[in-house]
Amino acid sequence: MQLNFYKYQGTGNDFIILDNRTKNFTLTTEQINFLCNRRFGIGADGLMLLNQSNTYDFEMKYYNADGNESTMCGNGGRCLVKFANDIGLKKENYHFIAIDGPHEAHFEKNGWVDLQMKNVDNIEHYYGDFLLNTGSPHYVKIVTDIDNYEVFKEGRAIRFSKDFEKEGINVNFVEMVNEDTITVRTYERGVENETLSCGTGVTAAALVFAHNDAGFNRIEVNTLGGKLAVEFDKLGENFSNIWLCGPATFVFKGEIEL
Ligand SMILES: N[C@@H](CCC[C@H](N)C(=O)O)C(=O)O
Repeated sequence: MQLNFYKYQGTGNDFIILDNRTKNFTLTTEQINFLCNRRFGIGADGLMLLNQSNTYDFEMKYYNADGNESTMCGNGGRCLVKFANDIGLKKENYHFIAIDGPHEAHFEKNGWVDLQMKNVDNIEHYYGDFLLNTGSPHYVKIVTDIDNYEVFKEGRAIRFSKDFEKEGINVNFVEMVNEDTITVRTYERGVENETLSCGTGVTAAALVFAHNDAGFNRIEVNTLGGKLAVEFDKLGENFSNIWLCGPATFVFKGEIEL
């Protein structure tokens, strides 16, 4: 079977996208894992289907590079909005449905895609670190000298530790640059490696670094793949109106034999 695909990236978090509005792709775990393989396939951190929806502009279905369907992907959602726009689905405000519920998105004047993330009402404290769900489950650990931090080794140890081994977790290491800026590096579940950026992870880290007890926050975030920003309102432990903002870029398209 010949498969037409598109490749997009958001701050270096890269994705294969398939336009599934008229077709009905039923790819196996092995096929998705092959497509995402950087040596034998196309290469990507994940694969997304843009599906038809009767009630939303489209439906987002997300698979990790290991071939398994997973929970929400923030950078993926932003790339899928850019893809929808590129294939002619033009909207001022996009509304799409994903595994964690409905999402809104729009383009900024500079081309950045801003994606609304689900509300968060609980940050759990875990042996001095933090656990929260921003559409996907995240572990946040504050570190120093992040450039030299052993993200793969330490992230993998936490991800496969007793409490998280079964469901898996994404592990984010965060260093504060100043009151409004943090640097984040993430070990991603399902890729089982450090990626250049993780949108739901960056969002989780920004919420942990909120600096107002009540009110609007904007946190700038450095990742290995570029800059993102997270905006949100905080009221006690409740975070709402959360927006993940950043670039989303078409890389190439092609066809591959399956
Ligand atoms: N890269 C993502 C997160 C993708 C899902 C994650 N690997 C998981 O399984 O939880 C993002 O940008 O949010």
